This record gives sequence, structure tokens and C-alpha cells, in this order.
Amino acid sequence: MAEYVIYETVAVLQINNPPLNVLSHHVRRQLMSGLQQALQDTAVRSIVIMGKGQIFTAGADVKEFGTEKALSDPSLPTLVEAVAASNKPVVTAFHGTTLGGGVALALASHYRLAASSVKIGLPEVEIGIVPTCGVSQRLPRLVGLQTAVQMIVSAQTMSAQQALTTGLLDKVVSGDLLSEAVGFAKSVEVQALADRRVGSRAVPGADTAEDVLDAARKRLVRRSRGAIAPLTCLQAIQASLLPFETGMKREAELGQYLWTSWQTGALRYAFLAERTVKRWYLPGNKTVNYRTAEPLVINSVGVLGAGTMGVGITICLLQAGLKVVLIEANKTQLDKAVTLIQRSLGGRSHSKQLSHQAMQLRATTDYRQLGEVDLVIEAVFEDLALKRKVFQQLDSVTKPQAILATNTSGLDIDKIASATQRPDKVIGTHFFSPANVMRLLENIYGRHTSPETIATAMQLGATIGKVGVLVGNCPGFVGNRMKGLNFTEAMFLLEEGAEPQDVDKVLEEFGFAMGPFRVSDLAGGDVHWRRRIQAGLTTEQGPPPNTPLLYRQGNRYCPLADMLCMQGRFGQKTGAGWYRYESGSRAALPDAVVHRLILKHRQDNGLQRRNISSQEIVERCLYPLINEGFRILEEGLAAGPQDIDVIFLLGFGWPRHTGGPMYYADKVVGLGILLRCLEKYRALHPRSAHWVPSSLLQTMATQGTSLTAWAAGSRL
Ligand SMILES: CC/C=C\C/C=C/C(=O)SCCNC(=O)CCNC(=O)[C@H](O)C(C)(C)COP(=O)(O)OP(=O)(O)OC[C@H]1O[C@@H](n2cnc3c(N)ncnc32)[C@H](O)[C@@H]1OP(=O)(O)O
Repeated sequence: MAEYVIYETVAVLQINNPPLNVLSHHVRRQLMSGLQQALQDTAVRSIVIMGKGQIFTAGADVKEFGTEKALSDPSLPTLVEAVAASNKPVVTAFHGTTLGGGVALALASHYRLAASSVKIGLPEVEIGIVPTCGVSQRLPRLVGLQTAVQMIVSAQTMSAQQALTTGLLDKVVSGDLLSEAVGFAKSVEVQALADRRVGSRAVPGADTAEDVLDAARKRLVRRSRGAIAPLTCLQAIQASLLPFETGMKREAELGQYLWTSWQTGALRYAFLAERTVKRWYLPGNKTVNYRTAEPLVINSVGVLGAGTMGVGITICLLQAGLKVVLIEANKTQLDKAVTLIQRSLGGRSHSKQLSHQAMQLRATTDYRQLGEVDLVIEAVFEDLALKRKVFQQLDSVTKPQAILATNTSGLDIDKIASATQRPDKVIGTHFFSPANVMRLLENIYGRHTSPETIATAMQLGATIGKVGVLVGNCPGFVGNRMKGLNFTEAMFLLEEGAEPQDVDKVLEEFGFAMGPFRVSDLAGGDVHWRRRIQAGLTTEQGPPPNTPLLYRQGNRYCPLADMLCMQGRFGQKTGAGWYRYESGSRAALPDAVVHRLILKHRQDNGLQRRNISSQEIVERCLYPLINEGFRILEEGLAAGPQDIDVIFLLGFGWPRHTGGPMYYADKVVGLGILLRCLEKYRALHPRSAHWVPSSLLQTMATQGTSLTAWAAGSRL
């Protein structure tokens, strides 16, 4: 709701819709009625709009989007224009965070005041919409095109000081916001309003406008990769160079275009899915969930292994204010790690002083120092035997109630847990590299993992700023199990006629930051080669004895990746992989050596080259992965499609504007079409088991059920 209070001549309208004061329909109705009351009351000479609670407002109510309420009277645009038309001065005074529609209200007001700690932002582009309600027209008039482009297209927040400097704010206050705002409103009651209306101003620096817009357009064409919102937002900003009323009409047209696009739905879904997965439960037993399980309090964490992952994990733990004991047997490696950590936390660069966070780190070669920690994250080399040995040791040196987490990207959690006397306290915490940057944490529960252990790992993820997704235990877990198929098919495409750069280009145009071959070169081809060797699919010298070159363990197999690794071509780190790299450069250059290798492989094995369409590349690389996602749901290894989608959005660079693999299958491709496509490729490639459609997909496609609707119904 919104509250209405009079302070002498000032009417104060306070939004009170906890926790985030979103501008839901009932709030808009009350704000509108308060505004009308203030305009009619002759004793009122000025109006203040502000928020109660922790923030001013998180903007329009995203959960209302797509429902009748979003457009019900008064809609947000109607309310904003009523504020703009007020013949009494309106002062918007904000604190905490002010986003989207909140900024629209402020820009329509005659004066803007903010607490010094405020963060102001326009996240609309991230949910695929134009900042309408006049934002794209008023903001450039107030702060200039350059800053408007920066704010609208990057969606980054601005501090109060920056907002003051750019002219977005009239005043930053440090005292009590309500009394400051009331005092300020009183002081402007006699001022003329005409030149306070932002819509009546001209855009400053209009003579350099084309240069600014051109540069932004070029940047966005390069970066957007299929997402339509950023360029559409830029078009709306460009319209601010037109007369205000014409620009507002253009803003509305562009707003409508995005509002009705499928990408908006996908981006909104992604926003909500990231929050939905926090409400975790065991797919097979919903009684074990975020409400019933209590996390342990974690004050100190041990990290075992000071390699790249161990360092990244340590940094995020320290950044969250936790105490960390970092253990590494190799003293040189340990010292190197400590330097990296201290540098990353901002200590030691200009002074001898360590940052407070860095001081919470104890680095040692002595395992026994783990005696007092509440939880250990093991981050040693990805080798089951080694991890089992380490867990045995951990079991004996840590206190009995300590939780033991393993950072593995696919090893069996139960086998690791069985090396200890406390399998109930063992859990997988799969961090993604770089661990201090990537927001995903895939948490894997084993057969014996207790609800308390799960709750603690999920809570720890939130504490260190990650989005934790709970999944069941299977080879590769959810992410790598699905992702592996993408690479498998990408290689088959090479056998059939494509080059690595063809496949990468198509998937980059689809929206991935990097195609599978560039990713492989970045990650290092040897990592997966070792895994294939461990799985008995290949050896360091080539196929295992008596094994056909193109088939392994009953399935079609492409040996090209193994052949590259046997030549020491591991990717960027060796200067050559699927591409070649000139010294010191990360630019992937097509390599004649790889071209000839593929050609010879085709000739030696009688593989016919054919032209492969972009559509086939997309279908072949993505549909098996999606099919595997259905199998994962069927096997009860993920609570819902949102969990899988969040894993791919945050861990594997899946283009956000498509919502994630499961949303994309459901809402963009269509389950019926997906099923028919899988059946087509299954007939063409009978020796690849991943083309066999999952029974869940078959049932849903045949019954015409929507996956996302089914999931929304079953979620806690
Ligand atoms: C019709 C007019 C069209 C255009 C003009 C106006 C457009 C807009 O205003 S679009 C909306 C712009 N705002 C956002 O996109 C807000 C995004 N929200 C956030 O960034 C964060 O929520 C936050 C920084 C504001 C707070 O973060 P945090 O404290 O971590 O909380 P959570 O993110 O976990 O959120 C808690 C809870 O609130 C729900 N929520 C957040 N924002 C909105 C919103 N704008 N509308 C509806 N609900 C919102 C969020 O989903 C969480 O709830 P659940 O756990 O139930 O999902």
C-alpha cells in the first residue's frame, strides 16, 4: 500500500509494500489516489514521494507482467504521467535501492533527492523490456545521451554521488530523509515549475549525438548475440532527440514490440528461476526442503588445495567475511596462492597493510590446523582415489560435527563419502571457474547426505553470493552430464563436413559467448581427455586394444579430440588445440593442421563430406543436451526445469534471452517439434543413444503438456 501523511503544507506519499516496495497494482492505486487528494487539497502546496522500509522501490512488479494487473488502471505509465502533469511541485526522495519504475517516478517529478547510500539503476534490459514510462525520453534530457546509454543498456547501478554529478539528483542528504525531503519541498513551493519539467528540456550535447549512438550501436551489435532488447533500448534513447511527445510515442511502440516478444518472457523466467531454486527440495522427497532443514552456523571454513579452484574459493569465502584455513602440501604453491589471494582482496599493493578480509586467512601445510573449522571444501586434483584418501584424512583431523564438501565436477559423491565415518556430512560443492567470479554453485547430495548438510551448503552458497542449485548424484551431475553431449555432437559434425570455426560461429550467433571448440581450447582439452582415459574410452596411445576407431562402448565415437591431445595440442595453454594461438594472444585462429587432420580422418574412414546447415548445427549440438535434461528430471536428479536452466545460464554461458535449455525447448522450439527432430536424428544416427527421446519428453509432447507450467505447479 501507499500511505498519505500531511506535514503542514507538504503531502507525503509513502510506498509501503514490503519487502521491496514493488509498484504492484494496489500500490499504484493508492499512490494515484494520494496524488489526487494532494492536488485537490488547497492546504497542500507540495508533494513528496518516498518509500518505507529498506528501499524506495525495486520498480514495477515483475510478477504482475503477463497478467491483467500489469495494465489495470492506473497502469504505471498513467501514474507516472499524472506525477509529471502535477501543478504542485513533486519531490521524489529515495533511499536504499531505486530501480526501474521508481526511477520513472523520480524523472517525472520536479525534484529528486536521495540518501547518500542510494543505488539507482535501470535493470529493464535484463528482463528484456524498454524502460518506458518516459525513462528513455527524460533520462537523456537530464543526464545526456552518453550517461543515459550507459545506464539503460548496461543496467549497472549508479551511486548517489555519481547521480548527483551527472545531474540525475538535485541533492544528496545524509540526515533523516523524511525531514530533509519535507524541508526541501517547502523550500521549492514558490518556485516556477515550467523549467523543472524534464520533458520540456532539450537533450544536452545533441550535436555529438550521432557519434555517441553509433559507437554504442557498434558495441551492442558485437555483444548482443541475438538478444533484441539492448538495440531496441538504444533506438528508444535515440528517439529522445525528437520532440518529447513524438519520442514518447516511439518509446511506447518500441516498448510494445519488446513487451510482446518471446525473449521478454524468457528473461523474466530467468530472473524468477534464479530465485525459485533457492526454495530447494529433494526431488524424490519433498518433505526435505529449505523450510524443514536447518543449516549449521558456519564461521570458519577449511579449503584443501591451493590450485586455481582452491584460490578462487578462498577468495569468495574471505570476501563474505568468513575465516579460512587454506591447506596446501606444496609450500611454494601455497605461497603463490597467498600472494594471489592478497592481491585479489586489495591488500599489500600500496601499503604493508593487509585488508581486513585477507587477515582472516590462515595458510599452512599442516592438515591438523583444520581441527576447529566448521566446514571443509576439498579442492584437490579431480581423481577419485586421491579424493577418497584425502577424505579419510579429513575425517580424522576435523571435529566430528564438521561438514566435508568436495569440489568435484562429476565424481561419485557416495564413493567419496564412503571413505569417511560421516557420510551424512559429505556433500558435493561444484564451483565453476573462475570460482570467485562465476555465480553458480552446483550442490550435490549423496545417498546419505543429511538435510542439515544440504541446508548448510545451500546457505553457504548464498552467504558467498552464489546461486546454489541442488542436484542429485550421477556422473557429471546435471551440468557436465548434459554439456558433454553438446561437444560429442559438435565433433560428429566435423566428421560429416563442418570445420570447428563453422560450428563455433553458429552457436555464437545463437547467443553463446564461445562455441564448443573455443571453450574446449580455453578449458584445456587434456582435462576431458584424462576423463575419457579413466572411463576406458581411449588410452594415451589411441583406442584401447581391439576397439573400432569410430565406436566405443556400443556408441558412435569421434576420436579427433584424442588425436589432438596425443599431439600435445591441449588448447590455449599449449598455443594450439582446435585452433592455433599466436604467442601471448587469446585470439582463436583457424589452423590448417586441424583442417588436414579432419580431412585425413574423413578419408581414412570413408566419411563423406556434405554441407551442413546452421539449423542442423543448432539442432545437433543442443537437442541431445535438452533430451538429457528431460532424462535428469525423469530420474529425479533435479527438482525442476528451473534448476537445470539456472545451471546452464550461470555456469555454461547459455544465452539468457532464450531462458535456458529447458525453457527454450518448451517455449521456443516446442516439445512436439523437439520430439520429431530427435526421432529424425535417431533414425539417421542409430548408434548414438542420446537421440533416443526421454519418456518424460514423449509423454509431455504427446499430451501437449507445457514443461514450465507443469514445473510451476509442482514447485514448493
Ligand atoms: C509496466 C511498465 C514497464 C516498464 C517500466 C518499468 C519497468 C520496471 O520497473 S521493470 C522492474 C525493474 N526491477 C527489477 O528488475 C528488479 C530486480 N530486482 C532485483 O534486482 C533484486 O530483487 C533487488 C536488488 C531489488 C533485491 O535483491 P535481494 O535483496 O537479493 O532480493 P531478491 O532478489 O531475492 O528478491 C526478493 C523477492 O522479491 C522479488 N522481487 C524482486 N524484484 C521484484 C520486482 N521488481 N517485482 C516483483 N518481485 C520482485 C523476488 O522475486 C523475490 O521473491 P521470490 O523469492 O518469491 O521470487
